[in-house]
Amino acid sequence: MTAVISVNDLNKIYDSGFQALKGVNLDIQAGEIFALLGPNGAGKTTLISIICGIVNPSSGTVLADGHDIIKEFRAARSAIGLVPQELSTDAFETVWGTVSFSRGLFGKPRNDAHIEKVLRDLSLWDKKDSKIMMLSGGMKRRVMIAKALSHEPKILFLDEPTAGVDVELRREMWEMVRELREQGVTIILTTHYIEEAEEMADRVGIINRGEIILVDEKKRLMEKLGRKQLTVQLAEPLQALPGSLNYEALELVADGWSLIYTYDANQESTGIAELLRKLSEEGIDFKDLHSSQSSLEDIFVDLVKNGERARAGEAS
Ligand SMILES: Nc1ncnc2c1ncn2[C@@H]1O[C@H](COP(=O)(O)OP(=O)(O)OP(=O)(O)O)[C@@H](O)[C@H]1O
Repeated sequence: MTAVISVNDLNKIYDSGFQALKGVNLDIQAGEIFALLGPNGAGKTTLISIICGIVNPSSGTVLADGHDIIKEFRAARSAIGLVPQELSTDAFETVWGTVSFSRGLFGKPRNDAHIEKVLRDLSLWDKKDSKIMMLSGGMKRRVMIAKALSHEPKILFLDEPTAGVDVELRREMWEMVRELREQGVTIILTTHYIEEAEEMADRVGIINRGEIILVDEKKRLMEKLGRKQLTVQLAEPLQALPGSLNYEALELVADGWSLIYTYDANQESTGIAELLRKLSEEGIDFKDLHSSQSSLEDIFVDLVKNGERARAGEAS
C-alpha cells in the first residue's frame, strides 16, 4: 500500500493561542475512502485546511502525492480537489463556465472532454448551460464537486458532504463517492454522522480535541470493539434483580420487563449460557431473546468518553 497523503507530527496553534491540532500523524492510502470522524470543534476542518494549503501549520509536515505541501505547494495542491462545507459559486455563471474556469485556476490546459465527463458523471450535463442560481441545493452541491474534480485530482476532500442535505440526496452523494473511488480517486471525508462513516468508509479515523485517538479499518474496528447486547424479554416484570444476577453487564430496563446483557462477541465464553442457567434457577421465565451488534456510534461515544475520563484522571 502506498500513502498518498502522509501527515507527520502536525500541530496547529491559532493566533488566539488555541491549539487545534496536537501531534497528528496520519497516512491515507491510495484508493481508499477514509472517514475522519469527530465531534464539533475536534479539528477536522483545520486538518483538511492545512493539507489543502488554506491554513498554515505551526509545526510538522504533510506530503500530498509525494509533494511537501509548503515547499512544493503547487504540485501538492494540484493533486487535490476540495469540496468545502460552504457552497460558494458565482450565481450568475453557467455550470459549464464555472467548472471549466476552476480547471484553469490549476494551470491545466483546456480539456472539454474531461469537463463533459465530469458533468455527465454527476448528472449535470443537461444543466451545463443553466446559471448556478437557477439550480436546486442538491444540484449546487454537485457543481461544487464538479469544480473540485475539474483538474483531475487524485485526492478528493469532502468536508461534511451531507451536512444539512435530505436523505435522498445523501444516498446519491454516497453513491457518487463510491463511483469516484472506482475510478481510482482517493477520498477523504469529514463527518459527524457516524452513519455516514459506517456506510461509506474503508477506514475510519477518530479525532477529538485535536488528537487522533484511533485509526482502523472500519470492519476491524467494529469487530474489535463491537459489543453485542442480548435483550431478554421477561414473561413477568421484575422489581429488582435477584442477588445472583446482580452484575455490571446486566441491566433491568423497561419497567422491569426486559433485561439487557452486554457481552464481547469475540470472547470464547460470552456468559450467555450462565445467564440463562441463572434465570432458570431463579425461576425467571422469558418470552423472547434477541441480540444486536453495537454500532460505530456506540464505539465512538465510548472512545470519546473514555478519552475524556482519562483526561479528567490526568488533571486530578
Ligand atoms: N481561525 C481560528 N482561530 C482560533 N480558533 C480557531 C480558528 N479556527 C478554528 N478554531 C478552533 O479550533 C477548533 C477546531 O476547529 P475545526 O473547525 O477544525 O473543527 P471541526 O472538527 O471541523 O468542527 P466542525 O465539525 O464544527 O466543523 C475549534 O475549537 C475552533 O473554535
